[in-house]
Amino acid sequence: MSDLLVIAERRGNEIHSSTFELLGKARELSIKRPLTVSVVVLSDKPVEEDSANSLFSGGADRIILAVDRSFSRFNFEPYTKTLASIVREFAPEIVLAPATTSGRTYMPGLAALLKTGLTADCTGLDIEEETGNLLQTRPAIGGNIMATIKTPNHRPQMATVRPKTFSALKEAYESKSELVNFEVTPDLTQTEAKLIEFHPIGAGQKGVQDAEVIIAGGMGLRKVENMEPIFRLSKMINGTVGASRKIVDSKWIGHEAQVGLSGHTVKPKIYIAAGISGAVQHIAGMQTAEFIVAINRDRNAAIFNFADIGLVGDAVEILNELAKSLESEVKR
Ligand SMILES: Cc1cc2nc3c(=O)[nH]c(=O)nc-3n(C[C@H](O)[C@H](O)[C@H](O)COP(=O)(O)OP(=O)(O)OC[C@H]3O[C@@H](n4cnc5c(N)ncnc54)[C@H](O)[C@@H]3O)c2cc1C
Repeated sequence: MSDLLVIAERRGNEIHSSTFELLGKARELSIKRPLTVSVVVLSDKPVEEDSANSLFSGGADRIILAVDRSFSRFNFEPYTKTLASIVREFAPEIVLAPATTSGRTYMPGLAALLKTGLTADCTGLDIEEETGNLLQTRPAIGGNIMATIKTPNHRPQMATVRPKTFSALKEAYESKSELVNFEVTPDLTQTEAKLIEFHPIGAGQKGVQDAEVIIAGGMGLRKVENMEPIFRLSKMINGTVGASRKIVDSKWIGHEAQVGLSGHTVKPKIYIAAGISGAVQHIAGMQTAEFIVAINRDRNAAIFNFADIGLVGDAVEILNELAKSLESEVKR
């Protein structure tokens, strides 16, 4: 039986949800074509029993654990060289990683070391039963078409997948629960790169990918000062601030807030889009939200085609009204 390898994303001591989404998809693919699903964990300490159990019940047949102190934080060279060594040893047919900042950084390097192709930022995966070719679907030409890409002549087939694209398994997988320790030799962790500083996302603030409530601003806010009601509202309801690319490009907020094709894909319970037109590239990142509220001055704005509730009017006025009525609710 051939192998599918998922590269786990660690955030501190936690295994990030994107890993479980990939494991869920891997199990789905293995129904069509039998695959042993392995998950690679690079860590500076052994995985705790709870984390290991959650990976097994999340869909992994096997955990390949590589422990070294250089894996305390993401570092390109040790990651890439160790992963290449693991892939050479286990010879999987398929390697999947989340299209997070680190996944998007090490996967091209890994593909180059392994002399194979990489399909980045996939939003769909399927497999051909006969050939084992992975059908890797991703938006192309500015999000206007969906391209399905195959890698028939090289192995492994490698893809990064946007977090929140797939779902984790709902029922626990009955795993063989095999744990393999991979020896990390010093040559694999040598690096010229030094970590100078690490800046976590603002204290208490979740990244847009993990947020349950997102209030996103667009160019309809007109000036950076008008972001204030968005931040105020978001604080009141424990939400996270998101953004269209135009306001990220205008430097009103950092890229970590950008939602869309060249930003993050999000899956919150509520997404409030204030002054956002609804360009295809923005929609690509937020149409997976459970409930969408759109605020726009133009009643024909494309964003309303995707909204569960549409409010026609000035975004700043409506956001301020919303904040005021929430404040008075809280005071009552
Ligand atoms: C390859 C590629 C990748 C891209 N990736 C992304 C991406 O990841 N994310 C992304 O967002 N975009 C992305 N874009 C850009 C995208 O095409 C749009 O340009 C962008 O989403 C528009 O941002 P916006 O809606 O904030 O601004 P605009 O298009 O300028 O729209 C502003 C909206 O605000 C409304 N408005 C104006 N005044 C008010 C007011 N007072 N109150 C309420 N509403 C008002 C207007 O009616 C309008 O609908 C990408 C483009 C390309 C080519």
